[in-house]
Amino acid sequence: MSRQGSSAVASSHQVAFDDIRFSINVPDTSVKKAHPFASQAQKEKVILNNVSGVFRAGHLTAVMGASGAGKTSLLNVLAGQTDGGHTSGSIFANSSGMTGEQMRKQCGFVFQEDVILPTMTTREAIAMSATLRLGDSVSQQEKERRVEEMIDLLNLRKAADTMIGSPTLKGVSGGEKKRVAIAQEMLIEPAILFLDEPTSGLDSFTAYSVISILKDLAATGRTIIATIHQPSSEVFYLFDDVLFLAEGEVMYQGPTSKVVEYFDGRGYPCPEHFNPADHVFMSVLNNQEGTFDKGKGESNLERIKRLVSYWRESPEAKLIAHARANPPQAATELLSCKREKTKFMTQFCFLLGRETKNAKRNPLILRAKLGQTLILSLIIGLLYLNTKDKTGFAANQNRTGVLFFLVINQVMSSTMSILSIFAQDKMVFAREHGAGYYSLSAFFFSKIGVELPSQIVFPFTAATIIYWMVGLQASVSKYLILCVICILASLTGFSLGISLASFFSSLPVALAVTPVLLLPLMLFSGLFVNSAAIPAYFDWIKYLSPMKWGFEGLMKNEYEGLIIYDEQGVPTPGSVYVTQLGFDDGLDIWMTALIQILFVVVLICLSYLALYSIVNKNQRKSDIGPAHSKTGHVTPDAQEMVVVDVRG
Ligand SMILES: Nc1ncnc2c1ncn2[C@@H]1O[C@H](COP(=O)(O)OP(=O)(O)OP(=O)(O)O)[C@@H](O)[C@H]1O
Repeated sequence: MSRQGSSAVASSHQVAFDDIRFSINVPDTSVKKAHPFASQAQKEKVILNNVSGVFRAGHLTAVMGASGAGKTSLLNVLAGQTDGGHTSGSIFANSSGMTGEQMRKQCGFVFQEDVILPTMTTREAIAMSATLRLGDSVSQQEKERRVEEMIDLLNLRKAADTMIGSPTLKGVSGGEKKRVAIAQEMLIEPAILFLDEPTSGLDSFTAYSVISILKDLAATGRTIIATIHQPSSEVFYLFDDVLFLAEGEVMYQGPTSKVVEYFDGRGYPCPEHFNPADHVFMSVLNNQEGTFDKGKGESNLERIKRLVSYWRESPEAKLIAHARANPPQAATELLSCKREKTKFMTQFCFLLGRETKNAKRNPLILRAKLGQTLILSLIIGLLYLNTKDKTGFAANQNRTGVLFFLVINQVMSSTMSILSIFAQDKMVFAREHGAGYYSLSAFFFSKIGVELPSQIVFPFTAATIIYWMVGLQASVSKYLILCVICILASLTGFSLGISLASFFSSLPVALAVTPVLLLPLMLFSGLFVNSAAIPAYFDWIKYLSPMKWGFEGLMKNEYEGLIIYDEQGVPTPGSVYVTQLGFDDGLDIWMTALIQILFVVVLICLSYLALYSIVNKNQRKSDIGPAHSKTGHVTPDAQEMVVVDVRG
């Protein structure tokens, strides 16, 4: 696909929207709370007010307006990306009435803030879009060819093998990252593409080149809509059409070439050699509170209201209304986009490979875990060195202490480390799942698959070092059982961490809640309070402590068959000591291990359900209902739509 010769779309689509209203509830600070704990009264804040317009097929349209005018909100509503709030109005693709969800599934959307895994290279990020969104029926060779085409089209060849990067990992420039995000969307060849500030943070030349690419793309029949701030006049005139928003209402929509003439007719002539975009921003859209237009004797808000009502009555607005009412001939055709779901195994294998690469390219995390395991194990080994050769109360205390530490350390460290990793991965998941890359199950099970080896290797290493340095019973079978229990303790911590990261949307909240949850569970694990002597009203808590089951298993494993001696050299069977500690529930070691496994399974299921409910909520995020088509029919569900091959 050459830059000029991008494949034409089989059916181009005009996007029309009628009476779009979007509002949110915000705290009403003018109403005083009855008491400090009373909930704050809410009021409705209208962000978009009866916005109607048309984005013509095969045209590049700019949505412009002062900061806070509602540009992003309009794009989000039209593309079905709103999160919360109340939305009403109608959206049409040609004559087909569309729901927000149908728009989300069928349109491309480039967000203002791109979320791309920092360790992927430019080529890999674009290839991800090809592998996971072009369907299994497209050959690997074809997908690779399309990726290389995109790299050339967006002028990314120089950065093709550079990592995307993050604030802590050197990577591609801001402009290159933006172009990667555009390439990912262009690869699925959507008939309609929304871009939220594609030029923000770019120098004027790069901004010009990005918009030129979009212009070429629109020329192939696509409908491209981008919000933009302060374009240079060169960039401004690359747009075919412009929609000016002011205070959530339309002030002008039409060809860019007519903007100067339109505002001239309203008493705002553009000075010679002045950038028309700057002129409209400075003299027309300026909504700064308190400033006053002395020449016309009105405030900025009054001027905006006046120009908005002029627009409603203007002949230009009537032309737009006519275009809305008379969609192009391809009226009954449904949206076409090459996005097609891939099989679970394709997604799972891709994500497994990507996560493995991610771990290799980010070796600091693995090294830190290894260092932590080795250093801590050596310290504990030295602290309890050769306990097996000692007798009396102190030896017994040490033996119990080291077993308790083994369990607590595995549960705590696994919980804390996966909690922050998973909470960050969730952000990338939310964006990629929303864009149709993969399913929740593929993400979830690949994540578990990738983390599993470290949940086995590290506890095994720690258990091995500590067991043989401390001495314990020095039996191979007991050593192996101890390793299994430590691995299970690590897995319970891992599943607990994933659950907390899934339940709480904010990482700081999850981090604050974790100790509040873990400390009581530790308290009831059998060392600090005798399990048989817990007051009845708290007794149930011990059954919920994964640490208790791990500790009980380790104690039974170590003390069964062991004779311990007190200070006077009086022997006591170890099993009696274990019973005295309150572990007299009649369960054998394997039963305690089984309960640990049960914890893992239940926590993993709960995490999955928590993520599932978030995903479901996101899928219902736009409440724009199904609009009746201009031919009188309601559009069928997006899932039932035929995916049309739009390659030239
Ligand atoms: N979820 C929300 N909660 C509270 N206020 C919101 C929310 N979404 C939007 N707003 C408010 O709605 C108004 C319009 O926001 P929007 O992001 O659409 O404006 P914008 O024109 O894109 O602004 P900018 O150019 O600064 O990005 C702003 O005043 C914003 O604070």
